Amino acid sequence: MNIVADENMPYVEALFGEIGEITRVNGRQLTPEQLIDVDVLLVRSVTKVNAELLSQANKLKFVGSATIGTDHIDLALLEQRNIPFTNAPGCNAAAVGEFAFIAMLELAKRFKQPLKDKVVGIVGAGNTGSALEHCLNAYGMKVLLCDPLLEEQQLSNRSATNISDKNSRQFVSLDTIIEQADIISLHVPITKTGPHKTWYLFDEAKLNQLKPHAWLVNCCRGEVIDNRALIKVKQQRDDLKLVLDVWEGEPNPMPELVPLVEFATPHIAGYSLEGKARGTYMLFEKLCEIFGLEHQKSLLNLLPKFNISQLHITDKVSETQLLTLARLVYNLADDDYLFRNSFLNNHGFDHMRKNHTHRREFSALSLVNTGHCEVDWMFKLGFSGVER
Ligand SMILES: NC(=O)C1=CN([C@@H]2O[C@H](COP(=O)(O)OP(=O)(O)OC[C@H]3O[C@@H](n4cnc5c(N)ncnc54)[C@H](O)[C@@H]3O)[C@@H](O)[C@H]2O)C=CC1
Ligand SMILES: O=C(O)C(=O)[C@H](O)COP(=O)(O)O
Repeated sequence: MNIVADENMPYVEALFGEIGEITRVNGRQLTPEQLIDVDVLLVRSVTKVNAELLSQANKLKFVGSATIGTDHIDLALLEQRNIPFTNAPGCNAAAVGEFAFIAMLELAKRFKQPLKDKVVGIVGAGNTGSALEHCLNAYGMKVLLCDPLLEEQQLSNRSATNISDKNSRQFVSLDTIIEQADIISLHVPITKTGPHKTWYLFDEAKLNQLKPHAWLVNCCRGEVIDNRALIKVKQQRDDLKLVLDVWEGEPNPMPELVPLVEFATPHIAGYSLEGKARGTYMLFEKLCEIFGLEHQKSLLNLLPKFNISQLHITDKVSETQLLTLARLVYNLADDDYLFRNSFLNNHGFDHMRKNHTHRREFSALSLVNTGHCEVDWMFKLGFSGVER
């Protein structure tokens, strides 16, 4: 079997090595000719899987994308050509949730304002939005959720069963989020049509309505915010603080926007080692299922141990100390620094993504509670740990 895989997908050899011959490719530069006689195509978000790319794919039996988003895939075309497809929903949700949470801790430190007192509005309450909600709830913060699609689904489930579910979630409108949230974090897919389309969801008017001193975090897709309007609004409103991981026109963000942003990164919010490994593993499992292949491989065996084995907590952990712990797992400022200094270079955006030293998730760091203090919230946040 011939397998073509994006060069930025870890663990392909470890997982797919016994199934077929693997060729690694630059996902952004993949050509139709490279898919002649190829059985399996494994991509990431930078490969547009469309009629042109598949025009010479004479043997293709499976396409997998190790991503949450599917906006780069022509799903109708694959269905029409009977080519099974899977993406990896939720694979990097914890990575994105922790990224947004860490970014908020960093902003709180920079502007000397306690994070805990702030109200956070999450737009899009699916996998990544919920992962962030989980962190914020663990930390004891007030969270508002806006997700009209999930809200409609919940309402129709309720009216179909006539039972009110005690686990049902409380949703608010986007206007309420804009009116009440001190921090807004975006977690929607990019959609161009329909009543809840997200393309330019935050246009100039919405950006102007943000509360004074609001923080806006985007780690879903760049085009959810009109970036040109953002430049205009930000130039007039220094009170707004921005964290952008995703950009309109990637891999070429608007150069004027970057200096206006507090923390700027090249679409790597989901780049934890755990998240990437999960993504590849989910494709592997799906391929095995479709082709009827048995396997004994486990995700846990793929991941190396974290280089800090245990930390002893002897007393109450402050917000500053929490940030210090979070920085052991992921130092956002390092990526921000690298990005600012490289995004204008030739292929700087992609180069940084390709060479990203994958960070770990909170779960990689093990805490030992030797002080018999209240640390349950830290375990809820995602850190591993033991009471002693
Ligand atoms: N920066 C990065 O590295 C990453 C970015 N992403 C992006 O984040 C997006 C979201 O990921 P997940 O949370 O895993 O997807 P998901 O599909 O689990 O959740 C998305 C949620 O957004 C909701 N939604 C759709 N339109 C909306 C609207 N107009 N207003 C409010 N809510 C709306 C949906 O109902 C759904 O619940 C992905 O589609 C992908 O584009 C995902 C992973 C990594
Ligand atoms: O999962 C998604 O959706 C993402 O945005 C990815 O994490 C982006 O990573 P690449 O697929 O572009 O490496």
